[in-house]
Amino acid sequence: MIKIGVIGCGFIGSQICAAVDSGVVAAELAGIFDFSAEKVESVLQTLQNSSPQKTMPEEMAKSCDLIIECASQEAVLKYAPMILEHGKDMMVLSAGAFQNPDFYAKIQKTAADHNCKVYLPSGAIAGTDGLKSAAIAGIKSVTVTTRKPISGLAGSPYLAEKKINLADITTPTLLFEGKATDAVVAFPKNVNVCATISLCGLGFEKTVVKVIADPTISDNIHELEVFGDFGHMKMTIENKPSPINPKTSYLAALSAISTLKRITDPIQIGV
Ligand SMILES: NC(=O)C1=CN([C@@H]2O[C@H](COP(=O)(O)OP(=O)(O)OC[C@H]3O[C@@H](n4cnc5c(N)ncnc54)[C@H](O)[C@@H]3O)[C@@H](O)[C@H]2O)C=CC1
Ligand SMILES: O=C([O-])CC(=O)C(=O)O
Repeated sequence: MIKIGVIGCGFIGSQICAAVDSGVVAAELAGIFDFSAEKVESVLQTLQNSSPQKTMPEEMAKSCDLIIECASQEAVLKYAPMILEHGKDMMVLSAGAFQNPDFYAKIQKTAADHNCKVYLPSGAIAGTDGLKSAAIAGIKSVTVTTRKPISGLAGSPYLAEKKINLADITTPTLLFEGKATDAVVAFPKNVNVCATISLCGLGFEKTVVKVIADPTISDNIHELEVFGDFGHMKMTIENKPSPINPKTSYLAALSAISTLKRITDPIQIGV
């Protein structure tokens, strides 16, 4: 059984730990870490069958086979190179960290040099399967439109920079339209989906992102539109937000668990 370590004990981390603990995924939960000791304790209290070590990522990189980042883009920048240098596989949820081409190239090289893998779940969006296939023949345009309730956008750096007060927004309002490169910096906890879509398709510089604050909805809605030699793809997903972190959709945690199942299952389905 593979030994997994989890960095980040918030919504996604706690769901992953619960899935491993309950046997949904055939793996051993060997280590957990969060810079909030309280978050670590709250996850530990929910576990019935697992006794992971409370451990720093540097220790996890020695004792675990696969380390899952579900913390923040900063955590990816800080820990991913070190983990891969230990020859250990990683799963990354905060995919926006890869918008820096030098960092992405470094991760690709380190993983290749140490014969290990970096898994990016599809997260809170659907359509990565079709997009990856379409990209083989050539894609002309990719647009991701993210529409979130006001509570899901609070605290984004872009709002402070542009002096936007979310309390003033009473109708659906386009806050941002631009490149994925800039979107993941402006909304680091909201549009990791567009980072994943960029990596599947046209890249960060050519993927267009729109972020809409919508006080009339309660779901996190992502729309993906792709034109290419394959034809035209349009996908809309209406995600239930996590009850403990409204920025994050429930599907994001499920996609991490599903990716873990794919890694551990002998039969592989889908692209
Ligand atoms: N790829 C995708 O489609 C999606 C990605 N995400 C991203 O996944 C990550 C996790 O999401 P949630 O569990 O909802 O977040 P959360 O806010 O509920 O939990 C994150 C946890 O990580 C901890 N943390 C943050 N930075 C850390 C660091 N440098 N070292 C150690 N601990 C750290 C925090 O204390 C917190 O307990 C976030 O970056 C989020 O933006 C979320 C939804 C979709
Ligand atoms: O969970 C979502 O709906 C999307 C999200 O926060 C992200 O991509 O970072």
